[in-house]
Amino acid sequence: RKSYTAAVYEHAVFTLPLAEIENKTVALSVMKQNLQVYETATAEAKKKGAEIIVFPEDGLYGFEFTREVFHYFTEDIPNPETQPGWNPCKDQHPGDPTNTPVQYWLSCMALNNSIYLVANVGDVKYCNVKSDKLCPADGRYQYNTNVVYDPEGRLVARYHKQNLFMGEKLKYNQPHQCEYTTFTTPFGKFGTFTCFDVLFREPPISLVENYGVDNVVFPTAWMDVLPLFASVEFHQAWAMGMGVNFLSANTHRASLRMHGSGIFTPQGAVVYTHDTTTEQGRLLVAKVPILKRTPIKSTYRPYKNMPLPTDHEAQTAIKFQAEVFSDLFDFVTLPKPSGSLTICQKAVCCQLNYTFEDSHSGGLYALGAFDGLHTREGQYYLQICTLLSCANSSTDSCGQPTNIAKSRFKNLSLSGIFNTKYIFPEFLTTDGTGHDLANGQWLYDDGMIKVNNTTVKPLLSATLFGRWYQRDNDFYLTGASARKSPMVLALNLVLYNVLFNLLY
Ligand SMILES: N[C@@H](CCCCNC(=O)CCCC[C@@H]1SC[C@@H]2NC(=O)N[C@@H]21)C(=O)O
Repeated sequence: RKSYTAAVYEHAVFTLPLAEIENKTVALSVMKQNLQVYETATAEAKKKGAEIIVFPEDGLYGFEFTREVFHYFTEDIPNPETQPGWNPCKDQHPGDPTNTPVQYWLSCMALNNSIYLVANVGDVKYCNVKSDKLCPADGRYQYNTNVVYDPEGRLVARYHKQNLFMGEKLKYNQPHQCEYTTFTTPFGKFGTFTCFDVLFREPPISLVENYGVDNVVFPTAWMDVLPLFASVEFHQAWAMGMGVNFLSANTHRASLRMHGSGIFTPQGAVVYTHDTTTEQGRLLVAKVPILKRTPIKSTYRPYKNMPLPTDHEAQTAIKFQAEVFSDLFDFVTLPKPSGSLTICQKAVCCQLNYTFEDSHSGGLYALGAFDGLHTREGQYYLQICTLLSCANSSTDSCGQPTNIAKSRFKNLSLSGIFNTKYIFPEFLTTDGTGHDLANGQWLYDDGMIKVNNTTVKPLLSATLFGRWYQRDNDFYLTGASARKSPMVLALNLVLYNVLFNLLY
């Protein structure tokens, strides 16, 4: 057997205003409405031959809640490791008040369609503030949770999100210990983690390297941030960088830039959606190769033979610094019609060889390097080489989010030297209407992004996105905040604490 069929559903969540969710009954009715959409999607996926379906993060209730209101959406879900074989569809009676109705519905959906089903739900664990020093003041741990049901309706996996994003810390708890959650199917070993987790080493990297996972199921509620953090480019890059299949289901809320789901393999996407214009859900179904476990190739490349710019380029290439998502990159502009450029920042050096397809077409492009601790919306150490289309003809605009790309390249190769082997290759083209991953038009080979024949659409960005995980806990002030005055930092800290106390 060489392949299996997978489905992901990008779901436009039905929600109610916070004030209307007054009790558990209202919360259940909200979830029931969303579950009805899940039911139709699951039946449709099964009809198309899917053996597994993935639903998005927060897909049953949305994310605009307080900790108290979120409690109404939670259920106490057993641990499948200590209570294997739990089958709510078979074991529970629908009218029983001790039920976990959401788990009942999900389990029946899996059983009735004979399919593996992955959903993101709320799990609650009650604790005693007197005997458990870590127990939150309200007496409960609330977790952002993935559950997996097998085709018999049994709960086979439960995962609590480790790396909570921004506002999530107000309503969810971080598990005391990172969980490594896997399940085995007739078509491969799977691991699961959630959204912001993908930026970090634990659990994602360990799941692949130490637990033998070669398929990932990934519920997410991901907001695009161009040019480096757009959903489909980032999730495809992770699949390619780690050499795994990656089934990503995003919540759909175009007004928040939350869109973009796909089924990605180590060779790139087999299917994906990036719908910025409607507020509708969408089912994706595709065949996925069953992978033979191969150790991840190291993409760490020692520094050697970096050619210096030619005289011509030295005259016309301009060096400058500009921010990309608050990180200060060193850039060099691309002279036309062709060239060979290098740019370095600290230990990272990036090299680009390129020829523009049409030297008369507009558009400023720049090659950028970054080596530092990112501190905006989370702290993680990045080592990056990127070729990007600037938002306009001013160098200040290079790195600002834009959907404008004006040039195609006849050929290009982008390589770099890094201190880490964890390099994720991103590639995005556009004709201005959406994100096109240009599969089949470029290659990631030997740590290098290569285009041999002109891409169909203009290039938005090509990036070697490196993560140097060991340095994530470096002192905070080495990142973007090092450039702010101590006064501004102190004020930020006070404001943050006041806000946090008010909300919590
Ligand atoms: N805004 C809400 C909802 C959060 C839901 C869960 N989302 C995540 O875990 C975030 C995913 C990471 C997004 C990437 S990483 C940095 C960048 N910033 C973005 O806005 N998008 C990208 C809440 O905070 O509770």
